[in-house]
Amino acid sequence: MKELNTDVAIIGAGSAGMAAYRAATKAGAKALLIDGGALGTTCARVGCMPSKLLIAAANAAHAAAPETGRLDTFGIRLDGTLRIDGTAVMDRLRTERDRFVGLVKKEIEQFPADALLRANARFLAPTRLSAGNTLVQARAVIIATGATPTLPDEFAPLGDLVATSDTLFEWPALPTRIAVFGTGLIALELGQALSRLGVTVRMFGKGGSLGGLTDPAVAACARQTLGAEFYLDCDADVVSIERVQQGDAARARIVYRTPDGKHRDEQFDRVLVATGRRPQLDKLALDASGLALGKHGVPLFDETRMQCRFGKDSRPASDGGGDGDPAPVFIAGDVDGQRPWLNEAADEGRIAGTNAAAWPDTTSFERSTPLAVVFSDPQMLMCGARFEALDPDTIVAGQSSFDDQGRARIEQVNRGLLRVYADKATRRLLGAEGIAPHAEHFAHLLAWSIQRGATVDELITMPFYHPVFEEGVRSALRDAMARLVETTHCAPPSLADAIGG
Ligand SMILES: Cc1cc2nc3c(=O)[nH]c(=O)nc-3n(C[C@H](O)[C@H](O)[C@H](O)COP(=O)(O)OP(=O)(O)OC[C@H]3O[C@@H](n4cnc5c(N)ncnc54)[C@H](O)[C@@H]3O)c2cc1C
Ligand SMILES: NC(=O)c1ccc[n+]([C@@H]2O[C@H](COP(=O)([O-])OP(=O)(O)OC[C@H]3O[C@@H](n4cnc5c(N)ncnc54)[C@H](O)[C@@H]3O)[C@@H](O)[C@H]2O)c1
Repeated sequence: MKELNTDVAIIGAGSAGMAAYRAATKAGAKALLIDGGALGTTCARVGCMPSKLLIAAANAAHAAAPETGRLDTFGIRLDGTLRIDGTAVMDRLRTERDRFVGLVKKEIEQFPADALLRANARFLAPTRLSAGNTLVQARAVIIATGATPTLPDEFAPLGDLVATSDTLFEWPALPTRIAVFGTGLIALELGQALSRLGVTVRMFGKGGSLGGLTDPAVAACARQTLGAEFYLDCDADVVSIERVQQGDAARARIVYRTPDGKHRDEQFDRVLVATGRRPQLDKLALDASGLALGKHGVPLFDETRMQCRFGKDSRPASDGGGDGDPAPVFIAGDVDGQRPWLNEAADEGRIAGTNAAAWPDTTSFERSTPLAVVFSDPQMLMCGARFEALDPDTIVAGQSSFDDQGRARIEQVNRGLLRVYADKATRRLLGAEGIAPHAEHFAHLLAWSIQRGATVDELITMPFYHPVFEEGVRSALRDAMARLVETTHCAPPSLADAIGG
């Protein structure tokens, strides 16, 4: 066995691990990245980038498709037929995806040769790891092993008909009919894109949720808007799932009942399972780390330091354990199960890397306002506090519909609903949820405003150009202001009052 000594050992060379490496070395520490899987990050290989490439192709097809009537509306006639070449779509996706992956790999290649160990790591002790034929002794360890798609047992009989986001982007061409399980971010983004690329899509959810939205009014609008485009049942009654053979071809046979009680028996050439992602902890032998573990075996940690702690004793946290001293072990990215977005993986990596290098003198960092965008069309946004986490008695919800919003109507994308939540006592904006055209842009304005602690009165006096989608934000703020006046009997400052009225 080879033996290596380092200041900071980072398990996982994904977006979080690489950010941790940069932060630790910047702070003067010697750092070692350990990764036994494919390099290039989930984001570039099988996540953010290939999914957005598929969506870009889908939206191009949707804009031109005769059945949507979009071009016709503008008086533009497309003579002849529109043909989607699925092989070309997937080839272009992979070419661009490989370019992004190549850029990440190039960055890793620029790290010193001895900075990367290609093996899976497991704990022997809190700061002692086994990785292939190497023993690694570190002053501090960072867990950055990401998450992996869940594959519930009910799909096992389908064998190779099943795809997850880890395998879909390798398809040589597009399927004809697909059943999508899940109504979360991945299902919605990929399912809608496939539908727009001419694939017949049936989407089956469980429990009624949609895209992570927690505001019932926004979720209802999203269900209606997306459900007009493809079959969408957020709480599906699936009777059976089986693999059947038709000549040379295997198919997935799915029997289900529609919300209005109709019995359907259909066959599909592919099934996409997008039923969630779970932290990758199984190969880590966490028992040997002595860390306090919480839900699903994820180490308990302090969100502002990304630092784990030792278990007080061997009992699980739910049983009174897990209250021990801070450990020289840090965690970052999807593996912690908290904020599964790329920007957060990078932020958490930076915090973990900085603190691991400085251990035991760790610093508490302020976290940014949560911000999530679903790249459906219309896009969905969730900023700051989720509606479900707010006390309805202490907030007002201002809303604006995009069904008749000026710019949205000009562009013929006038669908959606935005709801903003303001605190009655402080008049501060606390959160927002919505489904609206180009929401990715004003999602940022809203998240930045929440992070700055802005009040509704301050925001409404900000400049809003005309005609822009952001005017929909002003309408929601105006509505919130009117509700604040109504419920608190407290008039806003004069300029805000004039605009709000
Ligand atoms: C389809 C899809 C679309 C997405 N779209 C978006 C989006 O549009 N916007 C957005 O913000 N986020 C998006 N995300 C989420 C985003 O991709 C993740 O939040 C981010 O990639 C997480 O980075 P990470 O470093 O935690 O994990 P990863 O990049 O997965 O890195 C983990 C690394 O750990 C390694 N590893 C695992 N176990 C071990 C072990 N025992 N020893 C050594 N190495 C190990 C793995 O090989 C891997 O390289 C998407 C995700 C998916 C799946
Ligand atoms: N735009 C983005 O930022 C983006 C895009 C894609 C993915 N991601 C990240 O990846 C993470 C994982 O995405 P995801 O969509 O896999 O998970 P998710 O947790 O968002 O959604 C999973 C969905 O599957 C449903 N479900 C569970 N079991 C089921 C079953 N047996 N049958 C049918 N439905 C079932 C759940 O009710 C839920 O709606 C997200 O949390 C997200 O942060 C981000």
